[in-house]
Amino acid sequence: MTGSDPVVELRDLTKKYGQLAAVDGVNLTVHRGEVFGFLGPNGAGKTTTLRMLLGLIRPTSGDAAVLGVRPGDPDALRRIGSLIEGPGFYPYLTGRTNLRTMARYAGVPASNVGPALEAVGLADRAGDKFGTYSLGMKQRLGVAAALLKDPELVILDEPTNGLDPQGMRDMRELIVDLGRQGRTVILSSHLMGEVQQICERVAVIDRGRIVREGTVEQLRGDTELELVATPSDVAVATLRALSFVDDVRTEAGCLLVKVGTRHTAEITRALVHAGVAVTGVRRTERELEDVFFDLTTHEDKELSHV
Ligand SMILES: Nc1ncnc2c1ncn2[C@@H]1O[C@H](COP(=O)(O)OP(=O)(O)OP(=O)(O)O)[C@@H](O)[C@H]1O
Repeated sequence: MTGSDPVVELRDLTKKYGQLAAVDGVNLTVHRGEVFGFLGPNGAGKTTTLRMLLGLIRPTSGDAAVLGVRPGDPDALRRIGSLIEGPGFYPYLTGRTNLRTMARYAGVPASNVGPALEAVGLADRAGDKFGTYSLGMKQRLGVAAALLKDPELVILDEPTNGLDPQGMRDMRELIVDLGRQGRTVILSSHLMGEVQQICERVAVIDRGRIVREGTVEQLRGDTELELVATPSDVAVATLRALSFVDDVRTEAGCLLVKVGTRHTAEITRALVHAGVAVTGVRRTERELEDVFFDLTTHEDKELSHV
């Protein structure tokens, strides 16, 4: 399903609020048919990026193309469904009437309401007042509203926020279904574990910048190598000299090297070449949550991206 047909293309996209670069030179491509995870901690710039995609706010600089045209293009907007700021539903109207009202405003046929309710699993409760819905049901009605236009591209900003585990699970299944239906989905979240279960590819944004992009496997590929090597001082110096080695630590007589798996052979070769005896090599897979944490945790000694 995933092809090279780009649905979203961002080039050096930047949004400044005064001195603060909320989004800072973001380059990103989302392909047709993918369920793409946009990950980042609170305040990282996810919502600002998504709002630019929808033409709700203007970038300070850079380019964005969505469905081949500039954000906010009315023809493209007809093919995009989004849940960004929770839609304003009327508590005293039923789920179905709320959607019918929205459909009328959006110029969408009322016949789209039934399938949207079905898609989110709310058909049975569509006759109940919105005010009586659980938070999970409210969120699902929000997604149903995003589906009213039968969109090619669905943009969901933190759709599981505030949901209990069952609600989160329902939402995850719903998003996977959207992907199966051939829609392109962009899902923003600050929960790595969640995105990892749903998305093929993810980008991690932190302080306005994309700090990592790739498949879940590629991100996981940031493993640690555990080496037993002597003399260890030569080993450490050799490893530190390698451009692709980020970090070398010593723990209980072992050297721990944070590095992409593809470099394992190169590392052992360099060590042997330096006259180091390597008597043990072990790879430790890191939890994706840890990878995310490493990428987005920083001591705030350095100046932020202002
Ligand atoms: N209208 C605005 N005026 C000034 N600053 C803003 C505005 N909108 C966003 N920001 C700032 O830009 C930064 C990025 O915010 P944004 O809402 O895009 O982050 P986010 O990743 O969506 O975070 P969250 O998960 O908390 O929603 C934050 O520092 C925020 O305070």
